[in-house]
Amino acid sequence: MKFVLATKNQGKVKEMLALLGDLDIEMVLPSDVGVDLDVEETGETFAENALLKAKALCEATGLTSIGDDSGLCVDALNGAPGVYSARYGGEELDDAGRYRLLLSSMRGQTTRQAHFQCQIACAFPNGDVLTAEGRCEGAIAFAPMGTDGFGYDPVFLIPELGKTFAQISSEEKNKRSHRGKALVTFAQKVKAYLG
Ligand SMILES: O=c1nc[nH]c2c1ncn2[C@H]1C[C@H](O)[C@@H](COP(=O)(O)OP(=O)(O)OP(=O)(O)O)O1
Ligand SMILES: [Mg+2]
Repeated sequence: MKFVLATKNQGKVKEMLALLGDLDIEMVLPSDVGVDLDVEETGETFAENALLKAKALCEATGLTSIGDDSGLCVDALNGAPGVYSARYGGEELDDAGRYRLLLSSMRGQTTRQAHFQCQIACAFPNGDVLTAEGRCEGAIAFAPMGTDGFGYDPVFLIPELGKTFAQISSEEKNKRSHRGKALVTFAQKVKAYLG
């Protein structure tokens, strides 16, 4: 069975391929099937946006589609940037611009607690939907550290390791991360669904 990954984020693609690699499914990208779609993320929750992405790509490709909506929720910022993580600071910022803005908005703040949240939604052409979620606790570093990963990884600290997500291997990140947890649960649901 062929699944399309309903994302334009290459960092997510890499992690999804690694974490779903044991499933007996073929995974392709929208570009592999000649589709280039910008899905408007109009939902107010990760769950709504994950489903919007999965349904849009399912409709456009006719294939079962897996969407991921995720973000970083910072306690001292009342959960921001949350669902707006990719749009934090406006369209013109890149990943580094966004995490630098986050660091400056946390300047002088001693409460550094934060978590990543990931919601997965999978839409089947027959209308069926599978969902899964994952969460990873951590803290906002005082300065960026490391060069691996993507997005906010250089400023997301795992306190017990004393390292950010950008300082650990992708295998280690996948074991601990919000996406890793969500995709492990999701993989079990897909196996059960496909029988
Ligand atoms: O493991 C992660 N490590 C670092 N940063 C992360 C992670 N997971 C999500 N993030 C950040 C990236 C982006 O700023 C936002 C997700 O936004 P989100 O709309 O779900 O993804 P996106 O726009 O990058 O790609 P797409 O919508 O095509 O799947 O949270
Ligand atoms: Mg997005």
